[in-house]
Amino acid sequence: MAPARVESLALSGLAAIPAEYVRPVEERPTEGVFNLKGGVEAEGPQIPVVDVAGWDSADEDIKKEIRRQVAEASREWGVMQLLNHGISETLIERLQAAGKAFFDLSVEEKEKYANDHAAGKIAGYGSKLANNASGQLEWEDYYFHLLWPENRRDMTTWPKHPQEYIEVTDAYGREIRKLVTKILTTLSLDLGVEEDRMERVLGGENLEMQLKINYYPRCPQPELALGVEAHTDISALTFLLHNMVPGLQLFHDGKWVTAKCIPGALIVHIGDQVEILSNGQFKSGLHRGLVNKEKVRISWAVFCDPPKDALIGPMKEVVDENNPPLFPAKTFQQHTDHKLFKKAQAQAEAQAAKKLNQST
Ligand SMILES: Oc1cc(O)c2c(c1)O[C@H](c1ccc(O)c(O)c1)[C@@H](O)[C@H]2O
Ligand SMILES: O=C(O)CCC(=O)C(=O)O
Ligand SMILES: [Fe+2]
Repeated sequence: MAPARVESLALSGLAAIPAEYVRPVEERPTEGVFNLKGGVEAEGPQIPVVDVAGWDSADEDIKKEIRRQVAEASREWGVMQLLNHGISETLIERLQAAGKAFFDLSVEEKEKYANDHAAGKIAGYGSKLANNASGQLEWEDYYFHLLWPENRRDMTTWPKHPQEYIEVTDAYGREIRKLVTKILTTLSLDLGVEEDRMERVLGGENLEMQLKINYYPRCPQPELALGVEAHTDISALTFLLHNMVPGLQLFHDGKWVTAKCIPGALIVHIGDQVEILSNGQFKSGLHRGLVNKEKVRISWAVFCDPPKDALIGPMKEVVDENNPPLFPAKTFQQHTDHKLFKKAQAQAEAQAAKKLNQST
């Protein structure tokens, strides 16, 4: 059975959200939060902002300082906001207009692109399935498709409307692919390994990129729901844009910190694969997405992944007798399966505990 679309629920005008969307008290977005509104004037810690305008500077000191800042953010937060990353404002505006135009279609039109997650076909228009014992759902619909490498794309899974979608999304993907090399080079140099070391392990030309457009409809009870529940990304790196509606939160020093909305910034997450390669020196940050009563939130996540059969473990150069490997080597497929399995298990256990509490 096709899952309910969150957009249809939101448009039905209900005052209270269905029980499957109500989070347990400890997960609710008002608990332990800094800067709930994501305002620029907010006090408290902020996700690091790194200006990379001088990335290709002839001045070695400028390059070293950028490297230091990117590495520090990756070690301490696992996320950063990049300024002057080189992707033009016009391209970003066109990408966002195309994604929005797709989601502006009626749910009925979008259903023509419905994915079939249960059958393993994740590409297309989707919403989370209640595939675990607790039946817990997220307040979002999404569109997901492979963006890179070019020769593995299945264009039948890309939106045909608006007409511009394919051209601008392709152009954005090419720009992101260049930034993947820049970040992986920077991080490799910081670890003292060959500059192309991480990119090679992550598949080089076969490194994959998946695009997920997250669409978070207005929510009548945003204090009870989550758009995306707390997780770390299974990717190596994730690049994120949004429509300037706050909602992304990072878990740092025991509190949730809301990302500031900075015009033109590109958010970069360190994912699990870079954490593993660096033997835990770089952190895959725990994050989640909140929803909003007044505004629809949209974000564009590009997940940069190794091929499914790539074996990823701590690089030999970062391991010695004082720094034993913290992670077993696994193929990317094994990592994904293991994480999904662990999550389902934890949710089943939580549900069993809840039932026990209710019956005693
Ligand atoms: O290839 C990837 C890498 C990732 O890091 C992620 C991904 C795919 O998809 C996740 C996802 C997609 C669709 C859903 O319905 C989800 O609940 C999760 C994403 O969260 C991310 O970790
Ligand atoms: O919408 C956001 O800001 C976060 C989305 C996210 O974490 C994801 O898609 O993995
Ligand atoms: Fe994420």
